[in-house]
Amino acid sequence: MRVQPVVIKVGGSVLETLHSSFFQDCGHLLKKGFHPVVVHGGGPEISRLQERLGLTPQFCDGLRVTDDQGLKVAEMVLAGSVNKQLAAMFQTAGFSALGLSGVDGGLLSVRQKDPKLGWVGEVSSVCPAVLYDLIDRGWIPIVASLGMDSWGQRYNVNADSVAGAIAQALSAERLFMVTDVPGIMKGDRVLSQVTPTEVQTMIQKGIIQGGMVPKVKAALEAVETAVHEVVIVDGSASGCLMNTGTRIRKEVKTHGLISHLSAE
Ligand SMILES: Nc1ncnc2c1ncn2[C@@H]1O[C@H](COP(=O)(O)OP(=O)(O)O)[C@@H](O)[C@H]1O
Ligand SMILES: CC(=O)N[C@@H](CCC(=O)OP(=O)(O)O)C(=O)O
Repeated sequence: MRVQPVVIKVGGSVLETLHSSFFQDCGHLLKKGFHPVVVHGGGPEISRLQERLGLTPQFCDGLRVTDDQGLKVAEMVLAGSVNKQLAAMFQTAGFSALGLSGVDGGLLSVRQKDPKLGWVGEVSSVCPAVLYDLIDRGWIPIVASLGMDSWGQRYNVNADSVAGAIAQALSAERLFMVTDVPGIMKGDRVLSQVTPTEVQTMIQKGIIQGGMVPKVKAALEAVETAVHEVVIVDGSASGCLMNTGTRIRKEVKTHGLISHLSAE
């Protein structure tokens, strides 16, 4: 029987402070029959390199406006330094990890999201066979959030949306969003569980903003399909893949009442 894929998105915000227990947690998941597929970002590092090169990072609705030079920098950071850093960390922790980007093997087919954003893509389809081939051979795929259209143009893609699309394509049991906060915060309180309706309200009220918006939007899309739950966790905390953070699950309506789908 094939193992169950679990998608783990590692945000650029937490790369430098990732807790060493993160890798033990990945080991526990593997032992339980859940195979990690890692997707990573690297937003802060792209901005740092742009600034060192005299370029000014520019965002529109949380997405980086990406011209020719911006795309080169995004590729250098995402498919280069960050992807290799994470692959090396997994290898050092004793795993067989293989770094690739969404361009490689035709993993991510994308289209231009909006001409005013430049080379920013949105995922139109995922080729899961690339990931299944790696999983079946025991590799942990480490995926950089880049993609390509049918004419061979490469694009910079938001890593949260890539993680959501891959989790959907693999019908992953769970999608972890590993970031630099303990979950969705309301004031100084961490919400342990939220419904898609509550998430929409919090976006409208501005309680959820900035980098948390693409995360929850990707989460909502994922739980609407085959993904059982999305969990937002703090990667700098011990045991982050074990029972902490904010869970987002699909809600079901029963006689006018909304309750969480629970498969546990
Ligand atoms: N309600 C909220 N709860 C938690 N974090 C929030 C909320 N609203 C906005 N944020 C911001 O979202 C950030 C995480 O998104 P981002 O910086 O893009 O991280 P990553 O690089 O991990 O994708 C947090 O550091 C926080 O500043
Ligand atoms: C189009 C777009 O905005 N792409 C992102 C890709 C990296 C990313 O998503 O990194 P985080 O997960 O650290 O936010 C960017 O250029 O920052």
